Amino acid sequence: MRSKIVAGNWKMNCDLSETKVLLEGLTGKIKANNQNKVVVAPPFTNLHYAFESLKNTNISVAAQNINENESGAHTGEISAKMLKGVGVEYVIIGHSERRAIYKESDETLAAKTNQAVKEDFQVMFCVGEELASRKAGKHFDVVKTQLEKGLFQLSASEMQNIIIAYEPVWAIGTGETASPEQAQEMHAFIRSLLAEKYNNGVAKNTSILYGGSVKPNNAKEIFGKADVDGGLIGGASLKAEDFLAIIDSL
Ligand SMILES: O=C[C@H](O)COP(=O)(O)O
Repeated sequence: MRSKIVAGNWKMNCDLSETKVLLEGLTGKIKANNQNKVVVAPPFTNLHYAFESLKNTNISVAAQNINENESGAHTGEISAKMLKGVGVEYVIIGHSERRAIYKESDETLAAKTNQAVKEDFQVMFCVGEELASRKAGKHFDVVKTQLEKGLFQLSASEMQNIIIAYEPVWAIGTGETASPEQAQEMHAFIRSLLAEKYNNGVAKNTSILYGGSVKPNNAKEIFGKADVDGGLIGGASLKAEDFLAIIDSL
């Protein structure tokens, strides 16, 4: 079901002691009347701690990655069952850093998505174009291909487990945000693809988040757009005060 969501992707930041401090800064601070979903994605080593310390709060825990296999000889990898066992409900798949630095292909991302959906995680599936593609006017094509190859193998009913995050690569960690209009334009395009591939129900019920240099001073304007259902926040999720201000902007 479409919801308003603010998710914090901590990336490779925060050891256990820093995780404790950051979570203490969030716990009990979200206004009681706030109906939006709040998710944090600490590194793997702190997922269990995060789940235990957030148990009686309205903050859920996400993993930043998942392996597409059930178990076995995959040194250094983490399975769906392991994540389930420590209370993880959400998984980020296809972040541009995984695509670019760790060379995760569309096929791998499709397999990861299938595995995560099979295990009933909520998947935050990331898409987004690089600057060269935006400059060449190819951004819609890039996002369409990413969705077609990594996500659209799912059935309409499986799409209930999917949240899409549009993160233009040129806006990630750069301080340069897509304008609210650019975000809205892409989100509306993604929704039109969902309607075309599936049906209007899927299009209407899928949450689409924006990510890329969202800060307390620009969140409200971006979140104010009709097809923007919240944000996937990197840098600003590492400071409790900033993350809370962004949650309040939704
Ligand atoms: O997953 C989050 C995005 O990569 C955005 O990161 P950022 O807010 O630091 O630009």
